[in-house]
Amino acid sequence: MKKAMLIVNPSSGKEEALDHVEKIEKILFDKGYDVNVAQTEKELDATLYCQNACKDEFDLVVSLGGDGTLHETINGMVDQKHRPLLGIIPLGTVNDFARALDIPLDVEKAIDILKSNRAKEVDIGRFNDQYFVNIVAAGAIAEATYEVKPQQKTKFGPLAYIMEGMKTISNNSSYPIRIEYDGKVWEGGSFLFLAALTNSAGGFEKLSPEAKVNDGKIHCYVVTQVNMIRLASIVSAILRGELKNEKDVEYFKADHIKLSSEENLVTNVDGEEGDSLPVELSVLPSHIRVVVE
Ligand SMILES: Nc1ncnc2c1ncn2[C@@H]1O[C@H](COP(=O)(O)OP(=O)(O)OP(=O)(O)O)[C@@H](O)[C@H]1O
Repeated sequence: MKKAMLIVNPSSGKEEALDHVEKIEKILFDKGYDVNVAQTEKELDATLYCQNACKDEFDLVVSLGGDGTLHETINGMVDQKHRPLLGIIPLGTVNDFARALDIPLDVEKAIDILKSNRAKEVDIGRFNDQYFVNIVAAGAIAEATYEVKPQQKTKFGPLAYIMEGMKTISNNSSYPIRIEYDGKVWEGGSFLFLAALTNSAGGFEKLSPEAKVNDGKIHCYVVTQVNMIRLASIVSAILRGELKNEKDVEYFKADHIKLSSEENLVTNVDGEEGDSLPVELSVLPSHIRVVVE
């Protein structure tokens, strides 16, 4: 019999993950799986459970949670020799990775996808000694995203990030950064640096439309400066999916990036606090397989 592990975070989003376990168990049982249910209690449990599933050669791991749980689950499989197929049930408040893979945000519809026999290969990003699936951001606005409270995200969605970000515009300007990428160098002032593997971050589905989940590239956007007047134009460009064409935005794609600054700049990695600069990013092309419609 094939083996599946459900990694369930009961605290994600509206705290409904456990309500869906029985239905998923039945679907997978009908597909010939023996199902283990592993409930997370704290940070990094999902990583540990997924590592065990890889070592025990499970065929499928399903993450029931938000982007945090998914990020931890994927971090548990990236380094492993045997990497199970990944199923995603989006139960968080934002669910960027599900958006990028066209997995419905409607839970019942997402569960039905587990009946599918289709899988898509997906790139994984390496960020120093950890991994990311959506985006790395660096700059004051990245720091501001830590200030966004779960209640704000639920109430305002992606707008919550803009509201926090606007505060940083009144507080400071840009920082000097140096980007070494694929043998080239870009140096200059940056208000915000983004390195995207997928189109969606912070719930903005058109933030980086150039980034396809398995194109083997990191798509970089440097917003060199911004002020209150330019902000409306940049936000509008983000909503239209045209950030790269905006004045004061540099765009390039690369396989390998070294990012540094004379200033102490923090990063945000898939929505969580990451290492301060300098950092190194690269791509593991088509490294995992995800169940899709
Ligand atoms: N039983 C638990 N109680 C509280 N926190 C938990 C538990 N299990 C895991 N966690 C932690 O909760 C974090 C957040 O989970 P997750 O991202 O899935 O939900 P969310 O924050 O509601 O969603 P989103 O990231 O979309 O806002 C995980 O990164 C994990 O470290």
